[in-house]
This record gives sequence, structure tokens and C-alpha cells, in this order.
Amino acid sequence: MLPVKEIQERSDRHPKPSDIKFQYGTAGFRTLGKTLDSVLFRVGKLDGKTIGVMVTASHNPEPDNGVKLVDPRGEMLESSWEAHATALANAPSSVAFVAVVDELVRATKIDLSIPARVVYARDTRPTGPQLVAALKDGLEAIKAEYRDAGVTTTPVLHYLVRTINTKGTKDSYGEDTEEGYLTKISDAFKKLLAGKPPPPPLLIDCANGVGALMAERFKAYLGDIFAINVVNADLHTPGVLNNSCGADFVKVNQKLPPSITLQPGQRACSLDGDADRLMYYYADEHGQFHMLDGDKITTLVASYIVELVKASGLDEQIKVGVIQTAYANGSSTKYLSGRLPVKCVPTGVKHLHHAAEQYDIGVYFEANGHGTALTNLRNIIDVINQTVGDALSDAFLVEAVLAHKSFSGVEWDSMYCDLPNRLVKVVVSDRNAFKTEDAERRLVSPLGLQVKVDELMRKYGGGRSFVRPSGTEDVVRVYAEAATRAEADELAFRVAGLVYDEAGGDPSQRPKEFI
Ligand SMILES: CC(=O)N[C@H]1[C@@H](OP(=O)(O)O)O[C@H](CO)[C@@H](O)[C@@H]1O
Ligand SMILES: [Mg+2]
Repeated sequence: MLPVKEIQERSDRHPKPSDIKFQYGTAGFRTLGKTLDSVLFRVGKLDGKTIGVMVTASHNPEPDNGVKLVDPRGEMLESSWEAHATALANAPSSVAFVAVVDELVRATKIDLSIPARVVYARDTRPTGPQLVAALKDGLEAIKAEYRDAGVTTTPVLHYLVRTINTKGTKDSYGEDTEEGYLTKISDAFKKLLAGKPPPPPLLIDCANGVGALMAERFKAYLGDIFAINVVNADLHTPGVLNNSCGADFVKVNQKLPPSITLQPGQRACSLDGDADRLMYYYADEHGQFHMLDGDKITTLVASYIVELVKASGLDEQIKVGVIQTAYANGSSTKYLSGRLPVKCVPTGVKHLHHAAEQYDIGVYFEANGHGTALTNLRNIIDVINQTVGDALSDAFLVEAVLAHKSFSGVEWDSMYCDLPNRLVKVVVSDRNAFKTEDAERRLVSPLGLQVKVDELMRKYGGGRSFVRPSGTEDVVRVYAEAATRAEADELAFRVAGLVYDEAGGDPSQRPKEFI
């Protein structure tokens, strides 16, 4: 029996704002932190097994917050559950909410005699404690068993969910503690590096977010085999989170955070606000900045794995594949396609991860640095978080591969040369009017718009552009790449102008850079 009265009474304390319709986007619910209280109260009611709830808005500005749900395997929520989560979040009243819970229990045959189990964590955002309190209230209303993992990274929470659910089984993934996580990854990294000269010290920009806590803790576990230098680790000053630093800043601006100076030849990396995203970069001999994004990481790691598999003579038995999204740089796709199967899927780690599982070894990184490799190779398997992209463990993997190949940033970067590209946001009145097919590479709606995009593309040799609605922000994104910087910009701004006009944008507000 559902404790209806209890749920209803407590739900009344967390009313849903009537003017908001919550959407489960590319990476969960995400919006201004202060509007999310009712969502947090409601999201815990999902399953009989241990699931995870991560309160974070990742690379978004500090006032935003959000919630990511982690399935019992420690992976991103199955899409079938997203509809349930959305229905729960949008029930207009506590009475309607109870009815949705009731319907969910019946439709998915949840056994109410087994208490729901939830482990939750939050990043360092100021709205985190209040949202966690709402979540706790919701969990108590349904008499769930819960564990508070405190302030930690998204990958640690994914790790905890997997270890809790596999505890004592043959699939045991490790100790269900932060120490277990740190030990597992650092031990495997040390084994991978055995016999190789230690990599040069690595500067890690933690975006003034929770990744700093974990990076600091790793130091003790890495001993003297690998030195890390943690910067942008201010967890106290208001407003600094993801501000002019972190993975998103580097990717979007294609430049160093102003707080960082690199010596010629030095390599460094940036995490995002919940440490599941990684951008690498280095300074060349003239001190010039070069970015090594998710596509470069895919290329480095996948090529290395292909070499290992070939060297072991197992290339007939072990299927290695790469998964990308439409945002992958065309040059990376070209380079990789000549060497192994490459598949394109819609944006969002949940799509990439599930596609990667179809291979014996599946490597995926979004261009913006979310990713991991799912593999059966011992040592590699342990250094990489198998549940979700994990910026710190990904960085260790990169360092290990570079050490094995005796590569510096220069050799890594020269595997292929990025096509100049531009990403533009277009604010429209209804982004849901934009619908896509072919892994988001083509528009099916608004009708006729794709034909016009195609016409523009044909004018640029090697040009490629596509339009899709964002799943995390209220905008439509336009991506373009072409042979030169100027052409990539021109194509992107032309397509952006087209989208703006087609969507009925106000001519007086039209951004001046749109052509
Ligand atoms: C172009 C781009 O960078 N899109 C990002 C962004 O998704 P959108 O659906 O494009 O808003 O946020 C996602 C979650 O963090 C991330 O997985 C994805 O790569
Ligand atoms: Mg993130």
C-alpha cells in the first residue's frame, strides 16, 4: 500500500510552480536552482533497487541547478523511465501527484513491500542543501531507505550506485566508498604506468567545483608516481563556479582560462562543475595554446586500444568501435573511420553509452569532453570508470596512453588537424517546433528548413552544418564546420539567421552577427 496521506501532506510542502513545465533533457532536469524544489521531492520515487540522484547543473552557471538520475547499474537513466520522471515532476497538485505515483507503481509492477533505495549526492552549488532537503522529505514520505553520499562528483555517485548494487555478487565492482573509488582507479593507473617514466606533472583546472575535492584526495593515492597540481579549487567564494574556467569555458572560447599560464610544452586539463567532463590542452614551443577536445581524446584512446588488440592477435575476436555525435569534428570522423567502425548517435551520454555497449570495447567522447571507454582489457577497465564519463579517471587514462606511446601534446595533436567550426545558439519562441532525424543531423520540422540549410552548405567546400533543439537550454543550436575559420563562421551565422527568421524571430531583436 502506498502511504497516500503521508505523500500528499509532504508533497503540499513542495508545491510545483504552476507556470513551469519541467522537461527531462539531455542530462536530466536542469533550470534555476530555486525553482526545482518540487522536482527533487518527487524524483526519488522510481524503483525498488538502489538508484542514484545527483543534484548538479554540471557546467551551468552557479544559480542553476538540476538533477541527474542514475539507474541501478550506475548508468544514466533508461529513456523509458524519463517519461515517468517527467510525469511525476509535472503533476499539478499533491493529489494528482499521488495518482501518478499510483499509476507508475501499477504500470511498472513495483513491489511496494520492498523499500525503495536511493543514494544521493550534490555538487557545491549554494542551492544544493535546500534541494537535498526536499529530496529527503520525498524519500521519507515513501519510507525509502537512503544514503547521503554528501558533496561529491557525479562519477563518484555513479560508482557508488554500481558498487552498492553489485556488492557480494560475482560482478562486484569494488568497495562502495569514496576510498574504494580512489583506490581502484589509482591502483590500476599505477599498474598501467609500470615500467614507464612518470608523466610530467599535470595541471588540473577544477572549475572551482567539486572535482577539486576529489583531485586533492587523489594526490595521496597516486604517491610519487604522478604529480597533479590542482588549480581553480575555490569552493567558498560566491559566483566563481564555472566562471571563466572549467571545461566548458575552454571548449566554447577555445582558449585558456585567464587564471592559467602554461610554460611552452606544458600540458593541462579542465574539468566541469561536477567532474564528468574533460578538456585537455597544451602550449607549443612558442607558448601558443592548442585544445585537445573529446574528439582528440577518442582518437588517442581508440587508436591505442586498436594497436593493443592487434598486437595481441585478437582483432578477429574483439570488436572495437567508436561512438560519436553530430558535433564530432569531421576530421576526427574521417581519421577514425579509416581504422575502425564509427557510429553516430543523438547528443547525450545516455545514447553514446548504450551504443558503446554493443562492442567488446566501445570508446565514446562527445566533442565537449564527456566520455569513457567500455572495455574488457584488464587494468584499463579499472582505471576507467565503466559507469559514466569521469574526468579524473579519463585524465589518468590519457596520461597512461601518452606514456606508452611516448607522445607529448604535439604528437597527440598531430594525429589529425581539426576543421574550423562554430557553434551558435539561437533563441526561438518554441524550440520544440524543431524536430530531427538521422542522429540529429537533419531537420524534419519546421518543414522545408532542411532544404534551405542544404542549399547553404553546398556553397562551402567541405562545409557541414546541422540544426537541433538543445535538451538542456531553451535554445536551438546551430553547428557548422568548413575548410577555413571565416567560412565556418559565415556558414554558422547564415544558418542561424535562417533558423531565426523561420522561427518567427522579432526582426528588431535579430542578433547582428546573423547573416
Ligand atoms: C552541443 C553540446 O555541447 N551539447 C551538450 C549539452 O546538450 P544540449 O542538448 O545540446 O543542450 O549538454 C549535455 C549535457 O551536459 C551534453 O551532453 C551535450 O554534449
Ligand atoms: Mg558535467
